[in-house]
Amino acid sequence: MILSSLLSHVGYIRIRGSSQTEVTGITCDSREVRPGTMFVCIPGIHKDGHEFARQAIGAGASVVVMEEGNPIAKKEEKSISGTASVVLVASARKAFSYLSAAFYGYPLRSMVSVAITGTKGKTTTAYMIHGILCGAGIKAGLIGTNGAFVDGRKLELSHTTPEAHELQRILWQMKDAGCTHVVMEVSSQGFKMERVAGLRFTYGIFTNLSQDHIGPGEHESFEDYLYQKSRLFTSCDVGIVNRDDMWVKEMTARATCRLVTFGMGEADYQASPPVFYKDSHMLGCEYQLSGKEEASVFLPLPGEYNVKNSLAAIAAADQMGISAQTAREALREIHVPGRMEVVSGNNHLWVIVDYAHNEVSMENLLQTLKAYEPRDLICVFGCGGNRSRLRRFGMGRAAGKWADVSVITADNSRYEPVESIIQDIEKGFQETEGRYVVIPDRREAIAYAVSHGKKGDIIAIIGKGHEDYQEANGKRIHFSDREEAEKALVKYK
Ligand SMILES: CC(=O)N[C@H]1[C@@H](OP(=O)(O)OP(=O)(O)OC[C@H]2O[C@@H](n3ccc(=O)[nH]c3=O)[C@H](O)[C@@H]2O)O[C@H](CO)[C@@H](O)[C@@H]1O[C@H](C)C(=O)N[C@@H](C)C(=O)N[C@H](CCC(=O)O)C(=O)O
Ligand SMILES: Nc1ncnc2c1ncn2[C@@H]1O[C@H](COP(=O)(O)OP(=O)(O)OP(=O)(O)O)[C@@H](O)[C@H]1O
Repeated sequence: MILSSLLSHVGYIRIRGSSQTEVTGITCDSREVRPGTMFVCIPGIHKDGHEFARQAIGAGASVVVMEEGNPIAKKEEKSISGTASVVLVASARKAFSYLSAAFYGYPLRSMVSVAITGTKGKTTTAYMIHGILCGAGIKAGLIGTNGAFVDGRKLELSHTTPEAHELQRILWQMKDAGCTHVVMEVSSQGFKMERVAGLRFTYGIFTNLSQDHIGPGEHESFEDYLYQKSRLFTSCDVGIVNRDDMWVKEMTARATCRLVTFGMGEADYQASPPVFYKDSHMLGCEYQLSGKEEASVFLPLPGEYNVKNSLAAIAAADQMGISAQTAREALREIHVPGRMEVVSGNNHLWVIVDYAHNEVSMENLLQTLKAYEPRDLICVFGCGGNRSRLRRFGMGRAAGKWADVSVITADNSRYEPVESIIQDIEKGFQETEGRYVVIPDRREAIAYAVSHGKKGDIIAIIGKGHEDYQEANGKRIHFSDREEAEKALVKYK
């Protein structure tokens, strides 16, 4: 593609060098540059991408995009333009998104899109909508924490919302594969880092908001976290929002889209209090849908929060013209890897793998499981290293409050000693009457819980959900809670 045509719909300040340069790729990482690549210099949190402009040119970059006013750009703009074309822009992050969309031919513009934001429930809701679309015979792609899915193929992602060039490439692949629809999670970082700048979504969903992702390298305050998420409602046509959430007013205060609501109280899509079911392989629930659609809905997933996730999915489906009948049939079969996933219900001992990894989601999860009246609720968990310490106290508190007994173990300790993370969790426990044992090796902790489990117990192994690795001291080794639970069940039950 020729630079001038790439820039024809993208705002820029000036070009130095030829506007007829050929562009064969786009990236913001000098290590990905190949001959002909456009390199966009992003001033980051740790490094300034402008520092890598010369390295990118050395690797064959044909165009370098720099930010007006950046000290390195000021110094090097002229000399660099002797070897590569230089484009000056006001915001490199925004330009990166606009240019990536232009490079891949604006794939989202010809697709029906559903973007989901919120602290919790994004992945579950995305799977539900994707399942409903597939059930309606619609070819749809899915992008989120568990990866991207294009035509039955899984692409691993390093972010919930990929970097702009990766996102646009995936959307282009989806379009090329014949997808007419895409469902994607948009994280608050996705907005803050402008990974979706300039994109317009057909539908935007807000699940809920609570304190999370606040700290160094993420959001400086709750206000910023809320603001970033609220940007969804100035970039979609129809907003589908959880009316029960205490922040819904603030989230939609600047909305420019049409709004529809869902919730347990009065809303466009409303659910009756659910009735809980359990059999030997499933914990589920059933509710009555009312409002814009009426139906009885059965979910093979437990808890009121999954009812809310399903309301969001039904609302999106209905807005897309898919009947509640089709939606409820798809929801009957829904399976979300690592989210309230029942590994086995043998001998009426339920072993569940879940991704709850903060206080709020842990409380929700354990409270939900209590409603199924287990003999004992046993919780196996740890906390990540190099992440907020507050999570550790909070998760300890939640387990101490709701589980009958807990096994504290390792999670992804990253660069921290497992023992000091566990000590923090224990501090949270000490605020409660909760009983616990400490078994730092996660494999042994799971085996211990399963071997001690009795008929009627629920064992919740939480924090890592779908992950197939454990990260410690800079190394990732294969580890799956599901596999370990299955092995322990074979050995002990
Ligand atoms: C906080 C955050 O979002 N950080 C992102 C940000 O990093 P940064 O600003 O620190 O980048 P940097 O390391 O300073 O580098 C600046 C620029 O120099 C470039 N560079 C750097 C080194 C080099 O040799 N060559 C080079 O070109 C980098 O590619 C980058 O463009 O820009 C990087 C590249 O664009 C991202 O990879 C990085 O995500 C980090 C890894 C991350 O972990 N992000 C998490 C918090 C995240 O995004 N999570 C959300 C889910 C959480 C939520 O719900 O909000 C997600 O969507 O996954
Ligand atoms: N609507 C909800 N409200 C509160 N908690 C929820 C909700 N849906 C799911 N959860 C809990 O949060 C965990 C993560 O769910 P899910 O992956 O669907 O959310 P997410 O928004 O994608 O999360 P994350 O940002 O952590 O990846 C689940 O394992 C469950 O314990």
